[in-house]
Amino acid sequence: MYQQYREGWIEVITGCMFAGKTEELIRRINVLEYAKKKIVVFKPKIDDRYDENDVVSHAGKSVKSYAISKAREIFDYLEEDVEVIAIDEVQFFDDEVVDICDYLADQGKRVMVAGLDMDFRGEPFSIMPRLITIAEFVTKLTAVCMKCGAPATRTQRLVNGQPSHYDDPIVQVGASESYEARCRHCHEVAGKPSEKYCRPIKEGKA
Ligand SMILES: Nc1ncnc2c1ncn2[C@@H]1O[C@H](COP(=O)(O)OP(=O)(O)O)[C@@H](O)[C@H]1O
Ligand SMILES: Cc1cn([C@H]2C[C@H](O)[C@@H](COP(=O)(O)O)O2)c(=O)[nH]c1=O
Ligand SMILES: [Zn+2]
Repeated sequence: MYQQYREGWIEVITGCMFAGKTEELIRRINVLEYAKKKIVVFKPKIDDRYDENDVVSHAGKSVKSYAISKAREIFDYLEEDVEVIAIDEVQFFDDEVVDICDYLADQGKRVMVAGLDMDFRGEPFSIMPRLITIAEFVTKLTAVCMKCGAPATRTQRLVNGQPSHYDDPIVQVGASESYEARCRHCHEVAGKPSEKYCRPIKEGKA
């Protein structure tokens, strides 16, 4: 016989833009609301695309949330009986968010976060690798490539219809006016220094 197990873990929902991360987070929140769990939802203040406070998906689904600037503000809203903490756009938070998620899970809370795994350059987005590593459960979603229809795993940033440059700033809040979902083969980054890494492999010297 097993003894009663302890609650508390981290769930990460990740993937490119338009993959349905926010919709999946909202779905999980709704299910837990039916189970009468006490939930608090957060998002970074910087994400004011569709609403100042609420978490809103690209298709308009929404849930009430607190918009905060720093991850440690989570504690200002945590009453003792909160059982579930949900965070959308987690990639925008400071490093501390990883330790806070870890701490909350250790305290028996169910921590559910959604965030981009890669930036527009196709490189790991800030704290996401650390979060994915320590999470118990990771769900990677795909969108549909806007060029060829394949499963999309990358986010294409466009400036006046052209691929953004590798050296452009990583953080740029936006939606379909400047981003689209793409597969690896259709994803383009102007000036990406990939050749120097690939050449030795191509030449069989790696
Ligand atoms: N290329 C695409 N592939 C899939 N869904 C898309 C695409 N472009 C727009 N959408 C819409 O985006 C919705 C997902 O939105 P959302 O959950 O906010 O995604 P994410 O949080 O991953 O950016 C889909 O249900 C669909 O209506
Ligand atoms: C790729 C990429 C995206 N962003 C921004 C653009 C949006 O505001 C969010 C992602 O939202 P979603 O819910 O996943 O659609 O992130 C960015 O700042 N930098 C990037 O490289
Ligand atoms: Zn494609």
